[in-house]
Amino acid sequence: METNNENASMRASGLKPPTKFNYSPPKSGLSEMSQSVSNSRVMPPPQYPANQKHKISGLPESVPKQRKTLSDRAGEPIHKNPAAPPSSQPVNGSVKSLSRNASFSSSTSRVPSASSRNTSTLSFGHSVGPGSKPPYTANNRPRTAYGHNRSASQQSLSRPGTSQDNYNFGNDQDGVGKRKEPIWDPSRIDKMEQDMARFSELAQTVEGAVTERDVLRESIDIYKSRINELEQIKAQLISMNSTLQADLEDKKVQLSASNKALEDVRRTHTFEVDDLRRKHRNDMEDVREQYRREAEKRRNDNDHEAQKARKEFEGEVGKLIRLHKEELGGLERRLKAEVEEERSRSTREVLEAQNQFALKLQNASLDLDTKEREAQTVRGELIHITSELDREKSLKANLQDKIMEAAANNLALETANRAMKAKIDFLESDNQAQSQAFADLHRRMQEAIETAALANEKLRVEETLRRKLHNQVQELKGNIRVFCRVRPLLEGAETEPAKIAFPDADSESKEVVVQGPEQRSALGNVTTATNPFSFDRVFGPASQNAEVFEEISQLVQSALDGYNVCIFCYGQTGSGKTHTMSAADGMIPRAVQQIYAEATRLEEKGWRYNMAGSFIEVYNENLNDLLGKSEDLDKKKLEIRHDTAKKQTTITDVTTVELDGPERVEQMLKLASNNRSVAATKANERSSRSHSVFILKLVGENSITGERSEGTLNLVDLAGSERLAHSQAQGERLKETQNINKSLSCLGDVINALGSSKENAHIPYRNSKLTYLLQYSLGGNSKTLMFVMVSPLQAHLQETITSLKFATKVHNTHIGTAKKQTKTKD
Ligand SMILES: Nc1ncnc2c1ncn2[C@@H]1O[C@H](COP(=O)(O)OP(=O)(O)OP(=O)(O)O)[C@@H](O)[C@H]1O
Repeated sequence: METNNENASMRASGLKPPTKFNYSPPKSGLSEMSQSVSNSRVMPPPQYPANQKHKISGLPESVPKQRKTLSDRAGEPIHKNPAAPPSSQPVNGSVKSLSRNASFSSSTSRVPSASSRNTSTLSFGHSVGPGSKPPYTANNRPRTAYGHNRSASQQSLSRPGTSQDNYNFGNDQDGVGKRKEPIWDPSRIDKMEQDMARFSELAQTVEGAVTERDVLRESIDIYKSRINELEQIKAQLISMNSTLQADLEDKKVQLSASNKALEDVRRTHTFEVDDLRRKHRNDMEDVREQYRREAEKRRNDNDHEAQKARKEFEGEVGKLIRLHKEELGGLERRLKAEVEEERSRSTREVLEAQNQFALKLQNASLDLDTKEREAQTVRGELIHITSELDREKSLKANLQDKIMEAAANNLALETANRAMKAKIDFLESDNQAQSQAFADLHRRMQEAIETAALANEKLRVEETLRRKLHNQVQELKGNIRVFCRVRPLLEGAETEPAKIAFPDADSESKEVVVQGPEQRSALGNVTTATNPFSFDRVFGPASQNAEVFEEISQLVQSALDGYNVCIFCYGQTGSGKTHTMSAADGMIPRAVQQIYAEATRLEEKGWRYNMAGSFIEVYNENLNDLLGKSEDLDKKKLEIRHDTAKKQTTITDVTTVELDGPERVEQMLKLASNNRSVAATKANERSSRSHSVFILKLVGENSITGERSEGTLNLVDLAGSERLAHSQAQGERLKETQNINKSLSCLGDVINALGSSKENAHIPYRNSKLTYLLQYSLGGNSKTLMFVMVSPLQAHLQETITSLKFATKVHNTHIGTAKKQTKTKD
């Protein structure tokens, strides 16, 4: 009600009603209490120390929010006492001064209880601190919560009636300085005393609250220091974390670097291992080959050595035994003679001595008899005779000594004789041991020879088996095979290459893809066709002749085994035919070397080979002997003869060179090249306009098994295959080109006919000199390999595609199984 009145009065004055209690805490005295009071009214935000402006997360909610306000606490005992004013009753900041001066704030009248309103309306003026009073003017002076001015003298509006009105404290009602005497009501005094007691109680509560606030402040300080510590730890942890993060990053970088290095090392290692493996494989093969040769050589050497040693040893031993026997015989004879002589001499001496003694004894006894008879008569002579007897006795003793000596001599001689005999016996027994050792040696040698013979026999069987298996493999591969070889660009001379790809170069090497020429459609679109080709083997520009020969060496072996083999190079001029066939390391020299080495190896298995070579040129449908005289070229007529029964071809008047060593082929190739260069202004010009056929006849005989084989190896370098329209030839050149085209197309026809499934189909061998010459080397009983040579130049693209198409046709041809030309001796 009072508030309503106040509001009404404010409206009447035209001033705004207060929205907030304006409170200035006193500078001394109960400042904390003032704060609590103001807390209870307006709930200001919690006060933090200046250095702690913001709430620190993680700490409990601010104490002021949780705890009860002082006014609440102050109100607690009042609640206990029903007569006490309500707990929410605000207390003016200067309670202590009020208790001294009995001065009560008019604001107490806001307490809604009627009784309290009555008690609180004692107006002793506003007890704000002396320093806190601002210089208010009549108009701007802030109002109290009740909206009236503090100075009653300036108050123009009538104050609402309160209980104060019942007391007269000298209000300006009746003029200044004139105060009526108060009318003392003893019950009111009691009431005041009760209020005073309540106030002192309140002051105690406030003091308790102050103590509690101090405790709380301390705990706040502890919390603050703890927060500071935690902040420091947090800062340390953050810096440690950032260090660890940096370390982690470094480690990651190091780890990725080491991973990369490890990967590089692993890759390098893999490459090295691959290289080493490849090298090792090559080395192993070399070593194996070397070992095989070495072993064979050793075996041969050992056999020779053993035979030689055995003969020498037998001779030596025989000689020694003979000498020894002779020596022994001589020694024995000499010994026997000596012994005999000695024995007869001593016997003679003993007999002589005995005879003498017997004679002398006889004489002496005769003399003794005579003397004894005469003793009686001649005593004088007795002493003489006795002395004579004594002398004879001593002589006898001497003679006996001599006999003893002779006997001892005889004994010594007999001992010597026995020793000699023992020596002879020993020598004779030694001779026996030697004979025994020799017999052992001989037996072991015989065993070794038998083992070697067995091994040789086994080898021969294995060789036969190898031939059989080898040829089975060859037959399985097909009797006409096509290889493709793309030569490299000639450095410095050639610049525009065609687009040729080798998609499976790392695996099977059977594919070659040629990008065709550009073609413009009616709509003007430019396209290029991709031409893929597939053959038995494709050699790229980096391939070497050695690698190419490795692939054909088995065919060359077949020629040694008695097959007819034909290897020919097809391709346009300059595509690399001559380089492949006749270069110093080309197929012809390598084939001859292989055949020679193989023939030598087979010698120990009983094979003897006769190898004869001839070199033919087919030029303008005429045959020329490239090993003959150069002046005979194009003049001397050579004829082809076929022995249909033996299926053999001979050429009349052709030069045949016995190949007694691999170096012979070099001379043959040189001679052929010289003859061609004499016949043409440029050797390669002639070579590109004619076909050349290197024919090697191989006739082998096995003296052990009685086998015989006849094979022929034909290595053909065809003339350039360029088309007539493309070459734009005229005159002599036109004729040459026509002949070349004819023979090449005949070759195609022959292969085609051979591949046709018709039995006994006509094969047009006779249609060209070349096919006629190769009749028995192309077809049923032969093995054929065609090289299609490819130029890498864009300018030759059209010819390249034509050649590859022709080769594809040949590749798709299946020719019947080859037959070995083997005969057995009757
Ligand atoms: N594989 C190769 N590696 C390096 N050079 C090669 C190769 N093949 C061919 N050549 C070179 O290419 C050139 C032409 O080769 P080559 O004379 O063999 O061709 P060709 O087909 O026999 O020609 P022609 O029909 O005129 O006889 C030669 O200089 C030769 O040395």
